Amino acid sequence: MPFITDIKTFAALGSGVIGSGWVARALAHGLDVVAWDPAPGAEAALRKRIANAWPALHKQGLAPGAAQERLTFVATLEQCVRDADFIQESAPERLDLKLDLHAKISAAAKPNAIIGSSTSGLLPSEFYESASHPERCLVGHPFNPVYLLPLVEIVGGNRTAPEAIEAAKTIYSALGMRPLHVRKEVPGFIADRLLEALWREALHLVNDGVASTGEIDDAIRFGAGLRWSFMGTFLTYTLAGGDAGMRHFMAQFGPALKLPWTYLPAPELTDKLIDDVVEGTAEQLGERSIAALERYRDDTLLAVLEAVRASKASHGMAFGE
Ligand SMILES: NC(=O)C1=CN([C@@H]2O[C@H](COP(=O)(O)OP(=O)(O)OC[C@H]3O[C@@H](n4cnc5c(N)ncnc54)[C@H](O)[C@@H]3O)[C@@H](O)[C@H]2O)C=CC1
Ligand SMILES: C[N+](C)(C)CC(=O)CC(=O)[O-]
Repeated sequence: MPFITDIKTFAALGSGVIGSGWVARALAHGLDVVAWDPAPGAEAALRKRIANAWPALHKQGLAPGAAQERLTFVATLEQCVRDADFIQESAPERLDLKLDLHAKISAAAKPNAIIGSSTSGLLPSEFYESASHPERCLVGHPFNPVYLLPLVEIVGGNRTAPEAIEAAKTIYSALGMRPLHVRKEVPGFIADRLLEALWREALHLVNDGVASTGEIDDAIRFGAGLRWSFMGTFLTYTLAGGDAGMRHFMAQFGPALKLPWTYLPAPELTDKLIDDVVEGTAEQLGERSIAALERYRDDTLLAVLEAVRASKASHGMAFGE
């Protein structure tokens, strides 16, 4: 039986930060969405998050028929998945919880519906161990805000069918995303390995009293962060080598890799470090609410995405290149 790739009904399990982002993306693409989350008050919180995201989605362009009213919130996991053409799980990042949850989801779902997990770095071979029809089970790791950022890392486990990876690429692309198949199943996949290295060093800088959280964020957003939106580290450093390119760059800056610039182990999360980070970021937030900052982030992201799209087009490149 072929995997379902023509999606009409999208099931979302877990409707926190990431689950609600998936719901918003699926609704904006004109799908019917069924959601379930066991927390009290989850439905109201989900609808509030979607309403906060909707102006940005509206600016970006809604698919015909897209409407917040096409979300149904149900009372059980089984009701959520039984008629779904595609399922995305975004429950808390705990192996025991995901193992149990995926055994139940896969038993209740159509056997040929692809099941994706939003996990940031757990291994699919482990948390899909008790799943029914594990050949359709995989990771679809998104980035926050899920309704605007295109990247989704697709990771298969040791029993995932190659056809399921292809089906997931089709489904996520139809949702306006840029799938990246992570060919080896490794913890943290590709992007979170990179993000974690940056995050670890940022925490060390705070811990060592080198810089405040705001100063570290400035070091990112006025420098490398701007170029990262359209050019990755490898190509950027090729240009940094001048006309001689990457070989010259490696010769010039390679030795610095051996200097003690960075720490490999993470710092101890002492109460003082946690307080410093929380107080530093509270100062950065100022009087603004999280929802207001999300709308600022969304508008700015839309502007960046549009600028990148237009610039690429003027150089004869597609957005996904
Ligand atoms: N927050 C982030 O930046 C990102 C998180 N992720 C991944 O997404 C997943 C969800 O993370 P968040 O949305 O950040 O967490 P969250 O804490 O915002 O939301 C988790 C939701 O799951 C619900 N939940 C609790 N038990 C459940 C169960 N048994 N079944 C279904 N739902 C249940 C909770 O009530 C809550 O609403 C995790 O696997 C995480 O690693 C992926 C990309 C980015
Ligand atoms: C912090 N995090 C590991 C949950 C981050 C992600 O998984 C991706 C993101 O959105 O930065």
